[in-house]
Amino acid sequence: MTDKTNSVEITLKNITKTFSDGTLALKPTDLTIKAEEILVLLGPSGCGKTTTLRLIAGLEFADSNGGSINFGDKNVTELPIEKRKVGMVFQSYALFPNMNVSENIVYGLKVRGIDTAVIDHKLAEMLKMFDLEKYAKRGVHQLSGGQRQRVALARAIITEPDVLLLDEPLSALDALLKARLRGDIRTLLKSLGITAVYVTHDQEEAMAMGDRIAVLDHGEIAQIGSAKEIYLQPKNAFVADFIGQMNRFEGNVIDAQLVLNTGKKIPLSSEALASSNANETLSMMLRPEDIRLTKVTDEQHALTGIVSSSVFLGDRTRVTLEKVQKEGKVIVDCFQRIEYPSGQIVALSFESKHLIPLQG
Ligand SMILES: Nc1ncnc2c1ncn2[C@@H]1O[C@H](COP(=O)(O)OP(=O)(O)OP(=O)(O)O)[C@@H](O)[C@H]1O
Repeated sequence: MTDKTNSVEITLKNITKTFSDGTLALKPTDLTIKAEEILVLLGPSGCGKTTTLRLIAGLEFADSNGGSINFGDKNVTELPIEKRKVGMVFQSYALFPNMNVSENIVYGLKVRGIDTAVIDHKLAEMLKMFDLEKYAKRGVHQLSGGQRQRVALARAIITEPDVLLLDEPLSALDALLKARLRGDIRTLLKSLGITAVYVTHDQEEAMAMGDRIAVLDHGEIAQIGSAKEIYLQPKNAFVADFIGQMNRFEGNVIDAQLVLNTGKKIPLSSEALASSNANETLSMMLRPEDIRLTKVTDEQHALTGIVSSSVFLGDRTRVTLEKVQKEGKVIVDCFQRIEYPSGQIVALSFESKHLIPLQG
């Protein structure tokens, strides 16, 4: 069990899901989850994360339009969950309340009629791996949320599934425990080499957990890539806004600069210029942490704004500016402990390479 499992690649080809009431929960989707990869499905409520996970689990079946789901070479499209080797962990721990910790963990092996000696050996391994030895005989109602979730993980992993599917497993826990457990889960999955699909709507969790992240929007994958790719090169405004805070500047390209509707100008990088035409309206995005605030020395030409609020967040101060453009606000994260009183006029500076051209 402590050895690497026989992990598989999961392939979805042209998979679509329409529910009986006509809801199109998943538009035709191609998706490959590599063997041993942790893929995170991220997106707002109702975008189709759980549906995708349930299709992979075999708890839901895709529309019969010729699409297929494969685990390695095996076509599992029409196989129910008990015939796919999947382990599942949910947000609500779904433990059996009338069984103690050990009984919960071994349940999946018992129903398969596995030999008692083998079960005992594997149970001991699981209790150790999940630091649950002290609680082996405890009722699950006598456990904390974090302990219950460890039992749920042990119960899913003991059956040595090909694939582990996790649906918001940490969302019921407090922030500190969440951060610790997600690190533990990632380390565990990597040491087992198990292919995993992890659903969350929490972008920080997605970035910490996933080898790659698939951002879903209204039943389709808006972008798939590493945390860095999704954060630094978002394909569209939806992805940019969903992952972190994003500022948007709109204007016309004149003399290699973006001229905002306030007349203020932003110099453009040669890359941005290459992807735009003169006099064309262009949208550029910029992350709050890529902007620095400085004193105004040349008000006429500088890109300036007026501080409307400033919130101390410990590691940074989040400053909101108005009047940079005619409409909308600009958010700036400042890492120096400088006070920015409301009403103060400040200049914005940044490197043009940090501007992200908005496509679509
Ligand atoms: N059994 C069902 N019958 C009809 N529509 C459904 C059913 N299950 C889900 N849906 C719809 O399918 C869409 C996708 O739902 P899904 O549960 O996959 O979203 P989600 O991204 O997991 O959302 P959440 O983060 O809120 O769990 C939603 O519009 C939802 O209302």
